Amino acid sequence: QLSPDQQLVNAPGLTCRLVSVLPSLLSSDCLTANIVKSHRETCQYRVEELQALRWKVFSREEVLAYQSKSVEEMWQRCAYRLTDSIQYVVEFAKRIDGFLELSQNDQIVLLKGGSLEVVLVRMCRSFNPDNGTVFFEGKFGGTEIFKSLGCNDLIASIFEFSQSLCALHLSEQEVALFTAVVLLNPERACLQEKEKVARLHSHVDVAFKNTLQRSHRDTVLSKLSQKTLQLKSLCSLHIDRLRLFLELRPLLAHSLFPPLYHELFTDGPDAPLE
Ligand SMILES: CCS(=O)(=O)c1ccc([C@@H](NC(=O)Cc2ccccc2)C(=O)Nc2ccc(C(O)(C(F)(F)F)C(F)(F)F)cc2)cc1
Repeated sequence: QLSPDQQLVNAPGLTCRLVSVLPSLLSSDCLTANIVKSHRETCQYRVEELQALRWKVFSREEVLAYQSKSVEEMWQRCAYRLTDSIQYVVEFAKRIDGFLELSQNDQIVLLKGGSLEVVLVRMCRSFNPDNGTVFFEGKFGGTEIFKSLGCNDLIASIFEFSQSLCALHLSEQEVALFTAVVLLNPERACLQEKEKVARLHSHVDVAFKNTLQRSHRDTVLSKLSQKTLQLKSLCSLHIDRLRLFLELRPLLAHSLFPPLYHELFTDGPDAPLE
């Protein structure tokens, strides 16, 4: 009876296969570690913090106060919050190995197309599925606090999406890898070096699949590909509503929203992200 390492030595085929596959496993582990670290450093609130705040729910009076705010004021508050979260997503992207090696144009195209998608995926960490509330301006509130926005269908879809994403019980590592896959989408229009983005995307995809397989979470993969489709329609609905709002109030637009919000969500003259 041969000892395990003697068996290994006697199985050169296996050993050379391991050696040949090892570099990609190592490089995909390095990429996984880099993405998880980048997520941890740029995720705004840690999950533990958000969960510890779940008991802080808006009172009846606070809900009424939100509902009596003007459409403009509520849009401004949401725009500021989203722009804040998007800044962290920009920082997340910049820390992913390979992202800064892409052309400036492609970095902007990927962020224009994917930053809101990443924010909405990340937002599910601040969603409490037990009572359908989300962390907003310091406390947890349901869809009713966004009533004066005048987009109940958009808000309802965002909450449903968060609810369904919570049901997958994604770990922080899975959120990190999934948001990197969402961001590095080679199908975004107007990419200059599509091939280069596709290579980076496939490396992240392989790293994500390896991680899921090792933790026996393969079933999550098929569910997440459906989520990506929902995410796409949710973001285009969100951007359409924003455009509608801005078109009706052209003067307000430039004073109301932070500049980054404009660069990302309106087809105005493209200024490079700072
Ligand atoms: C996304 C990364 S994370 O999960 O770490 C994370 C979650 C929640 C917030 C939350 N932070 C604040 O409130 C800041 C704060 C705190 C205290 C006083 C004043 C201010 C926050 O921004 N929520 C929040 C919910 C919902 C929205 C919608 O716009 C959307 F569409 F995104 F869901 C809305 F439509 F539901 F409003 C937009 C924003 C920030 C980060």
